[in-house]
Amino acid sequence: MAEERLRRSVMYAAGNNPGLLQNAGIYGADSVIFDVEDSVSVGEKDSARELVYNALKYLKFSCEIGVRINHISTPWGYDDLDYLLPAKPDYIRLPKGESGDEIRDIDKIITKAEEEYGFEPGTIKIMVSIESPKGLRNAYEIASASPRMIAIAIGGEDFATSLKTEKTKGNAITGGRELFVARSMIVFAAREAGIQAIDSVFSDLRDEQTFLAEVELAKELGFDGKSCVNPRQIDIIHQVYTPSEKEIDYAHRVLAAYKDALTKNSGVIALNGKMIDAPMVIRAERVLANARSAGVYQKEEIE
Ligand SMILES: CC(=O)SCCNC(=O)CCNC(=O)[C@H](O)C(C)(C)COP(=O)(O)OP(=O)(O)OC[C@H]1O[C@@H](n2cnc3c(N)ncnc32)[C@H](O)[C@@H]1OP(=O)(O)O
Ligand SMILES: O=C([O-])CC(=O)C(=O)O
Ligand SMILES: [Mg+2]
Repeated sequence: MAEERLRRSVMYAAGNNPGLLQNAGIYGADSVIFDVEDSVSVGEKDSARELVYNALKYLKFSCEIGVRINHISTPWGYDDLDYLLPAKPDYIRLPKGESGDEIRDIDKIITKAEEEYGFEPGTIKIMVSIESPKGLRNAYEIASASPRMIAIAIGGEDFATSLKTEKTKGNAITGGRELFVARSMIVFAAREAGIQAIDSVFSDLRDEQTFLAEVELAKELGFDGKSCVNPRQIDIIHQVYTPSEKEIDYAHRVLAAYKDALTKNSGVIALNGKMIDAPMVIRAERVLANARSAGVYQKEEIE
């Protein structure tokens, strides 16, 4: 099974804070987003853009770095692209995405910039946050609008605001109900388009227990990872998303049992009283592929 690029943790760093930008890569996040949108006040948009440009251009980072621009319908969006694309971010994260046309528009601008600055065509990717009912309605159209699309994410704070409600704390039983449908629909759209799905940030840094429950919920719903705002959140995300030894061992046993069934010309077998057939095999292969990507499992194939 092909290994996907890991995007378990996708951490924002506010673009107006040089300290955050400089250190954002050292905490082990799979992906970092330099933000010039909502964490940057109107009066600081120009200076943040310059800081982010310099960080991208002159600092070395060991992880993927994207840039969250302002939406292209705002006074800053197109200028963000003009100013920041020459510094070659790994991807543009478009917030508040609402249509495929926006993505095609950004794709054209990126294509032109890649030509102009001599970057390899197609290397700058796009990730889009869905933050409104209109964006949700068009989620598949957005997800499939360009070959540059690598993921769609839910921006839960704005989504709850656009619903005229609150973003409640997400625990599988009592919380996060306002986002439940949106979260699932975003995963469906991402899966149909063959790209990744990223869950929203959790803003209460003191409440690690509910944060853990929300990460577990995101994983159960099918998200590939979670946006976050602070280095303290990375370990919890990775703990949930990295296959444990027990999961790896079980996946191994599922594959071995299935291989055994096939030698007996059967497509189904019982493993400790549980039926194993094709979908469980795909899931077991996925566990091993994720474990390999996360560096906790080395073997290529089961013997
Ligand atoms: C709804 C939305 O749009 S969310 C997306 C936009 N929001 C953001 O980008 C916010 C990013 N995060 C932050 O700015 C901060 O983490 C805050 C304001 C939430 C909390 O700040 P603090 O209380 O100072 O965080 P904390 O005390 O945990 O910081 C510990 C260390 O981690 C660093 N740090 C904190 N957050 C980040 C981050 N996101 N990226 C990189 N480094 C960070 C701090 O600089 C500090 O470093 P130091 O020990 O060398 O001084
Ligand atoms: O991407 C995110 O989760 C952060 C965000 O903009 C939101 O929640 O509105
Ligand atoms: Mg938002």
